[in-house]
Amino acid sequence: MLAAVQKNATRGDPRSVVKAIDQFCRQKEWAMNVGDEKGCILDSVVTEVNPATVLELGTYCGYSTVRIASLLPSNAKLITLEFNPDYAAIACQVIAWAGLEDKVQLVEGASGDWIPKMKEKFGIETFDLVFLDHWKDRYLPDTKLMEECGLLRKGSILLADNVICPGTPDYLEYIRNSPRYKSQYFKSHLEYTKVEDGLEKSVFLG
Ligand SMILES: Cn1ncc2cc([C@H](O)c3cccc(CNC(=O)c4cc(-c5ccc(F)cc5)cc(O)c4O)c3)ccc21
Ligand SMILES: [Mg+2]
Repeated sequence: MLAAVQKNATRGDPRSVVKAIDQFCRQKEWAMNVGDEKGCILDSVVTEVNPATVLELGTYCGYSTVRIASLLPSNAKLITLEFNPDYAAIACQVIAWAGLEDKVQLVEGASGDWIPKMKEKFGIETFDLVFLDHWKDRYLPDTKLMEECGLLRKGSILLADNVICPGTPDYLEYIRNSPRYKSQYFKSHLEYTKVEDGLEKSVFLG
């Protein structure tokens, strides 16, 4: 995938990096990027929220990191957590090829360890937008952890990938029934396939 980016994408052009990855995943080898269809929904949410602070849980190869960072205002900050060093190494190069390293802080480590340190380590008060795309059984515990650490404010947006496939049943049940969130489901398809999947957008009500 990285070779395809370096071969087919233009340095400093995030859209060409996204296109190169999508082409590679359609033509050569499927990979678990959010993909072009759900990616358009992600883009519209990022544009609507226009966040100053973003947390991404699960960098993988940096595809969604590039999509989000390319839409951020100049002073905005995106922190993305990746616990797998091999994925982190690839993502770092993909983000650099897109020319977005100044907007992105790629942190190697597990969400459960780093969420409690966000304020002290990165001077973050609260996140305007959180994109959840890591282990599906971590969505719920990490959301509760972000609440406990005071990282969400009235109006913070959570956007969760894969709420249908592979699925995040405990997270969906919690977020859709909690009086502290207003949720909306965006029906789509699993990246590069015709299988149903979707994104759940939730507003924290405080
Ligand atoms: C704790 N912590 N903190 C940071 C952090 C970062 C990671 C890694 O980035 C990582 C590694 C492996 C798996 C994931 C989750 N993603 C998925 O499992 C997924 C699956 C599919 C799918 C769907 C259908 C299939 F048939 C097969 C795979 C489609 C998708 O879009 C996915 O996101 C994330 C992990 C834990 C982490
Ligand atoms: Mg995903």
